[in-house]
Amino acid sequence: MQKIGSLSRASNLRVTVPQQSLRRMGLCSTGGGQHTSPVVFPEKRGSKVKAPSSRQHLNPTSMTNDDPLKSKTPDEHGIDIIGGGGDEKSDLLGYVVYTGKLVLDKRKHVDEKQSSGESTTQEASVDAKLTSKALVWGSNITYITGLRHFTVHSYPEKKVSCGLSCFMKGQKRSRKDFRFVASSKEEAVQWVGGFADQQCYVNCLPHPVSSKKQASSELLPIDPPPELIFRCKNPPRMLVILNPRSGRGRSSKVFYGVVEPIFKLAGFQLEVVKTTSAGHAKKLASSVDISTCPDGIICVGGDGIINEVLNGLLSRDNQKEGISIPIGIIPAGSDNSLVWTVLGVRDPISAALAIVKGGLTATDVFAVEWIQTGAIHFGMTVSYYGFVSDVLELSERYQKRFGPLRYFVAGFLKFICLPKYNFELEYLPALKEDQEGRLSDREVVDVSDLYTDIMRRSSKEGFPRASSLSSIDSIMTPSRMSGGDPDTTCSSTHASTEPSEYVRGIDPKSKRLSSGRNNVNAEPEVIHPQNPLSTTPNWPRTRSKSRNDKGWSGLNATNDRAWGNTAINDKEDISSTMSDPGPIWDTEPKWDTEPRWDVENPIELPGPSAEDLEAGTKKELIPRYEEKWVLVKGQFLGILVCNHACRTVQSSQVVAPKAEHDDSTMDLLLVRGSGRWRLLRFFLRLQMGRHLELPYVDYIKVKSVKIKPGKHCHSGCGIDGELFPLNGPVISSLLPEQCRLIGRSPSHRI
Ligand SMILES: Nc1ncnc2c1ncn2[C@@H]1O[C@H](COP(=O)(O)OP(=O)(O)OP(=O)(O)O)[C@@H](O)[C@H]1O
Repeated sequence: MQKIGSLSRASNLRVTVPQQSLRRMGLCSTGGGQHTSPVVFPEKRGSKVKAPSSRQHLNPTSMTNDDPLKSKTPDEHGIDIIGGGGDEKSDLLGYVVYTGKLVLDKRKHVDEKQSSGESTTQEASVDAKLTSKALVWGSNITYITGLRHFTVHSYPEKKVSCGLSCFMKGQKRSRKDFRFVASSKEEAVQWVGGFADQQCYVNCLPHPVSSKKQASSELLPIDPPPELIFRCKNPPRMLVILNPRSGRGRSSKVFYGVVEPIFKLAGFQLEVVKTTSAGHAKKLASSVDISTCPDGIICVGGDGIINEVLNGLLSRDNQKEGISIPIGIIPAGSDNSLVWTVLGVRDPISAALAIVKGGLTATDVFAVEWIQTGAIHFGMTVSYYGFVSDVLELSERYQKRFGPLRYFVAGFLKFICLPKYNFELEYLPALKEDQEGRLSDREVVDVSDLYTDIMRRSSKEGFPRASSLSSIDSIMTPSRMSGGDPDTTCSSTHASTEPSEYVRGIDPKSKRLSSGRNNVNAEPEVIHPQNPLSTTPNWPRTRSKSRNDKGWSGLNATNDRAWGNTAINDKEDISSTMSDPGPIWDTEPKWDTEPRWDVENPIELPGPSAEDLEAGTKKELIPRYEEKWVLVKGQFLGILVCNHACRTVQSSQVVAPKAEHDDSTMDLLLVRGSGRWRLLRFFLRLQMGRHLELPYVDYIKVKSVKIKPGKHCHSGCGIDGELFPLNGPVISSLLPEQCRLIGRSPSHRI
């Protein structure tokens, strides 16, 4: 038996390497390394087993999409420990943690007689090595000694042939256990300790199928209880919010059948709450004692339940605390666009494994504010107006009768009686610098400066102070603060007295004049009635609701403190976030450290800097976006404001192909005009991914959008599948990277 490098330890007592030092050594630097299955059960068994004689390539890749053993010899078999697999492809399996002999016990049942004592018979064992990335075992070797078992639980992807894979939606995973036999108790402890060093969860409880005689305590040749020896991590504690209605009522079965066992094997401590009605999840998220679920909230359901949780967290008195709570997603709803688009998983097992592996993915959040009432609703996927929101509303009527088919039925009926939708919208195109994470060379004052100015004047001059987050939006919608409709507010040219004019460019005419552009686009309607074919509108959605069962409200004044206190210049914040390769906390192991994201990554929104307030300095406000707001009005079949690409699980359609969940911009999709033929063409092209080529479809990256429904225009606003009445102008703004999803996006896994 060899002991390798700095991880060598006493022969009979493993010394757990502190996580900090592991991190320094780079053990946790690859995707999911900090908290990874396979889960290991050390268990006492002595038996006569046969070594794997097959020379076939087992390839039980645990939690990776890649072939893990490209670098292994044909004799070898292996289990990946860390997902990602990039290194495997380049013939690197990480550094060796431990090497020795093992026997793979292939028997399904081990009788008690065999398992109770130590075997002294000659066993066929193989060379095995545990590296920082894989457990690999290979060529046969004879080995004589007593034996001890431990089991490695893995979740390999089911392999399908190339031909078949074209027809399969995604590779499914299923659990596969490997029972290994070490040559002695001491060596079994060494092996298991090696896994613990890799931050695998070590379950020291007796194996569920073992008898009392095989209690794990007998395994250990040392005095302290096993929990102390294999103290590799603190068990994550999370709240699970399960919508039992999601996915046609199958979510409970999915959770208890395949997801909960994975979490249990990984040692998670979960409190599961089933929602009893719409709004329950929001209430839970807004009021839960965060100390009871410090590691996050897991949503089991569709995009709708996630949206509720997001809004619940953001409506907490302490919003910073709320936002610091990461959200895990188990897709079990009708559509799960967010987790599929951002994390690249669409089946519950892969999603559970992504959560077990840990890591966080920062995601932008958008806020839709009703300018007249100040009500705000947050989202992470898409807000939409026009045909699709009408379909959502209509589908509510058919919920009982048609179940999940209601969207199709409502879509068909709406298509037949297609109304015209009139909107006036203004959008602030994202600058190239914004998209690339660089600030413009031009000396300009950002919206945060305007906020500073507004706040300073509000305290001095009794300027009505809006709630903190509202204030950010109020920067863009300050007319609300002065109580007027934005379109009737008279314009001003000085930001320090009327900042609203600067930020929002409310007077379209003067804006057009100043920008030298005529962006007003009132396109005449073109109607080409066609037979409605069976194209199902399949924009990201989860559910429609009646317009009056919504309990949303604007953020109240108590939120002022949470946001206002941040007091950090947004310009600095955004630029630094965007130029970084990734959030700094995302590179750190998560589960063993206290999640102090609120300290390490303060929630930073535009606000007055402390120095500015103290010094009372007054900046010359040169609004950065003064001349860049664009006004468009006319008829639109649809307006979509996407926060990410909006892939749908059911089909290959990608609504906003250029959108990224963390690019600090929203992607505005305008389907101009009216009429069934246009609509039909749009949906057909959408299925083929060619909808952006249509001459009446505009695609713009924006920072902010204000949408005002036209007179007599019956329209609602859908946000992540939730429907709200659009009874006045709304403005969508972006809060960069203000939500953390548990799991790593595919781009961060390699
Ligand atoms: N117990 C419950 N009973 C009824 N509705 C609920 C319940 N719990 C949550 N909801 C509501 O159901 C909505 C949809 O949930 P979710 O997105 O999780 O499932 P879904 O299967 O994707 O939905 P759908 O198929 O209805 O679009 C949520 O917005 C939430 O308000």
